Amino acid sequence: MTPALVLDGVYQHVGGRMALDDIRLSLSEGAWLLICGPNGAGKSLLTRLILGLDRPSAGTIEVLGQDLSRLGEAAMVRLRGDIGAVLQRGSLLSDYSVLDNLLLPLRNAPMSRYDMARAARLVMTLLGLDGLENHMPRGLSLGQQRRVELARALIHQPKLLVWDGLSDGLDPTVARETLGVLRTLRENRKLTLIATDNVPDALAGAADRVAVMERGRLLFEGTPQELESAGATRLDLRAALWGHP
Ligand SMILES: Nc1ncnc2c1ncn2[C@@H]1O[C@H](COP(=O)(O)OP(=O)(O)OP(=O)(O)O)[C@@H](O)[C@H]1O
Repeated sequence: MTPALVLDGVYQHVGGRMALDDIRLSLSEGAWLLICGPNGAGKSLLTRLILGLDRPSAGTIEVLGQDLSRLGEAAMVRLRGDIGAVLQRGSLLSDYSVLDNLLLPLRNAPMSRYDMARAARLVMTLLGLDGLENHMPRGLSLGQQRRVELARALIHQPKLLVWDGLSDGLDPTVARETLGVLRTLRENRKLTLIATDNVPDALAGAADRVAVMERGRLLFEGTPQELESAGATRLDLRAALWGHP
């Protein structure tokens, strides 16, 4: 089976220093990976590389079987059609209604207006957003805005969802419910998920793999159970995740 993600010796220089330092990771198709670590660990930089929004200073990144460094513009656009992205909060266009925000990823899709509206209704129902299509983002709660961002990332039925800032703007109950929704997509469509968060609490039980980063380095990669046992003896992991050994 083709892995959904392979990172091999990935480095990123930012502002004269090494912000990502020799990151190596591999994730199977359909698996869920949680990347966690404190503020400034490099999680967002890494998600931007995985999405092809930035290029690494060195190393190889393969996403859904494609080496990003070898993709031309057209191939990159095709690959993006298989990826949904939720980046850090506040990405909704404030002058667009919820529905128009949701339809953005479909603007060049060969679909009728009827099919687009149907796709929008499906994701709105899935994420508990029914009745909000004509609302403007500023009239929504933070949690609703976050769910619209997630619905927009899912409207084109991606194979891979990259979600930077998992519990950002979602209270723990809504975060759990939302993950429950994603789990059905995982069962039905083999959705691969790469999510980031500061601590592993929200997703650890649902993730197959957990990676812990600190200051651009990968401190740990393994199953949630392995993280739990490693945390018992590794002070560096506990300090990175909870700020104290
Ligand atoms: N455009 C930039 N210019 C300079 N430094 C940057 C830039 N983007 C990120 N950095 C630095 O790179 C490091 C990693 O930042 P990044 O945003 O990836 O961390 P993070 O783990 O996502 O943190 P958070 O949990 O706060 O989102 C930080 O030290 C940050 O200050």
